[in-house]
Amino acid sequence: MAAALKNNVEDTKHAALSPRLKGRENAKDTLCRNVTIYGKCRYEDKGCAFNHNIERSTSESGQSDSQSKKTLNVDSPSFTPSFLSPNGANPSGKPSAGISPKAASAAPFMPKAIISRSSNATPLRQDARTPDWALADVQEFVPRRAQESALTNENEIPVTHNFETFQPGPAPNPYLDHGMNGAAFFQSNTGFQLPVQYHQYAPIGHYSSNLAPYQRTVHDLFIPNDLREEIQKQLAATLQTLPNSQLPSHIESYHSLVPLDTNQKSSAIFGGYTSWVYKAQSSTNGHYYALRRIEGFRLTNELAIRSGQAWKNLINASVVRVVDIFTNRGFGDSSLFIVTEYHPLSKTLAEHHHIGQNWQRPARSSKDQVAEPVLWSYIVQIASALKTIHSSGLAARVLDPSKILVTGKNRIRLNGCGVLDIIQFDGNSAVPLAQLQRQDLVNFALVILSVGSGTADAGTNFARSMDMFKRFYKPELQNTVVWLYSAMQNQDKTIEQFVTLISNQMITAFNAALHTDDTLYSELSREVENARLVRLMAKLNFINERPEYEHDRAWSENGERYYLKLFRDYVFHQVDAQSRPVVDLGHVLTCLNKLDAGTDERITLISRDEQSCFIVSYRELKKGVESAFQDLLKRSGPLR
Ligand SMILES: Nc1ncnc2c1ncn2[C@@H]1O[C@H](COP(=O)(O)OP(=O)(O)OP(=O)(O)O)[C@@H](O)[C@H]1O
Repeated sequence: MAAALKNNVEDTKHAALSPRLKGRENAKDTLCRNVTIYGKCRYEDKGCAFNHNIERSTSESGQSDSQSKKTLNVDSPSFTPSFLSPNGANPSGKPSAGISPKAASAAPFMPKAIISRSSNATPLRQDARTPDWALADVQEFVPRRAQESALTNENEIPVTHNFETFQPGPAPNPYLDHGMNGAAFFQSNTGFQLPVQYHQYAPIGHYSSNLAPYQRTVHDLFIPNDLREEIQKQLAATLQTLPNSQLPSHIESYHSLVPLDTNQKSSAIFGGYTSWVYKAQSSTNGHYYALRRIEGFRLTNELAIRSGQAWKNLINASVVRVVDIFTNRGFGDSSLFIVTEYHPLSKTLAEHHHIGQNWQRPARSSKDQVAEPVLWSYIVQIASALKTIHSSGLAARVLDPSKILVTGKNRIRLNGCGVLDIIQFDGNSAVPLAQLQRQDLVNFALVILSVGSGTADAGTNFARSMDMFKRFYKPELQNTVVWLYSAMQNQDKTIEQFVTLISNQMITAFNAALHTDDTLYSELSREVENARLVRLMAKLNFINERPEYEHDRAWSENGERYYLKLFRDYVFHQVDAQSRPVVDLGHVLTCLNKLDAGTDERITLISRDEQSCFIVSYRELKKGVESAFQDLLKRSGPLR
């Protein structure tokens, strides 16, 4: 059986080589395509090796027809002629046809042969001469010397007569090719667009570890543990529910309320109103939101709600986005609800830095101190938020460590904005906007002072807090706080001026943000590969060990599925010389990657009783997996 399979591989290889040889030998019997298209070939006397005699060609075509149909040639469906100069435009400067945009956005090629063959798969014991897997045969053709047929006439299509199968080796790496057009195609040197090879894998992004290969652990292959743990905790918090809760079952379209703060307190920040925050799920779109309830608020003027609506349009990475505002009696009283985006497991800046909790602990030592770069990062983020808010004709008004959320490492967002616009709506007698905006700058200074000195009452004890602050931070930071704090005295101070003053720090923060972005992107690229392999493993497990098809010849141990089962053993159930299980994740990943790529590498699969032995290539295994999976789909109905 193994020999049959081996011969089969040899035969198909030979079959794949022969069209190339024949194509070259028979050039003089093949009608030149320039003659077909233009009636004449301008290279006829300049060495074009093809036939320019229509009659001769016609008389001979009958005889060679059957052959040409068998081999792959210019009439093969996937061939697209290259009109092109390398940049994709023809010499006239007009856009070239190339692959049409429609074709370029087409789904990746899926060989029909596999699907149609799968239902009547033949057991390998009967000399199963399965045609070689279709991907390489049908689709991937490039002209061998496309560059030789340089264009001299803008109306003439260069015709390249020699074709050979696309060899993945020397082809340009699609991931490095800057001419990539869309996600699925890239422009090769020859002007052809070829589908990206989805199975290719290369670690992208920076790699800073100095570990030797033997020191690398399996964790190197996956998203870092702490990041995964953080994300998992956030997901768990998002999905958390409160069974038997006394809370209303829903508020408008929001249900499954879970309180996010537990201590009842009336905050001076919201004009003496008590505020509560709940996590809730929207029945409209299934997303999770934070609902801030202002208890006992009675709406006396419709315009008040409208004044808060402007916040719905305010988008800044450092502001918690307002989604909806309404009043509701679901809690048995009249309450105002401000719905915002939900940031799982976030804490307030006051909670995060234990501001005002010094009664529990000794006065801040330099060890507890918030590092200066972190403070600068906060300053840059708050400045960015205020710039957007002020230029939208609004003022934050609520700017306090107890209302700024820490949503990630050194990532903060202003929260509670817009609430005062509604509950302190004053109509015509409102405080001028410019004054509110200057107050924002003063509050900004107090936030930084509070965080830096660890005191909650920096506003009432400015001098004392400043003294502590000076002990830990450099003059540049001290001056920044003083500049902001004096905004009330100097009517000209604006957030725009402030932003120009801290431009150096903004560059530093921007650079750090780009580094974070790069790191996360690089982590993401690893997970993309994992997702691919998980899908492949799922396919393998769908196929293997199906007792319900035990007596079905197509699924029997003698059939094609048999070597897939042995492959499963080869990947996962290897034992060493002492019959101890080999647990080698590297081996599993390598095998699965090769399977996904369908490489020509052959492996030896031996049955557990050591009575059967197969020599089979990954290419054939891949074909077997696809065929079995498609068969399974047909039997099981649509994929869920
Ligand atoms: N959008 C949100 N997403 C996730 N959690 C939030 C959100 N808004 C608030 N929280 C959480 O809800 C809790 C209460 O928030 P709140 O703004 O009421 O702060 P607080 O410390 O209770 O302030 P106060 O003393 O003024 O009531 C905080 O722990 C905060 O992290």
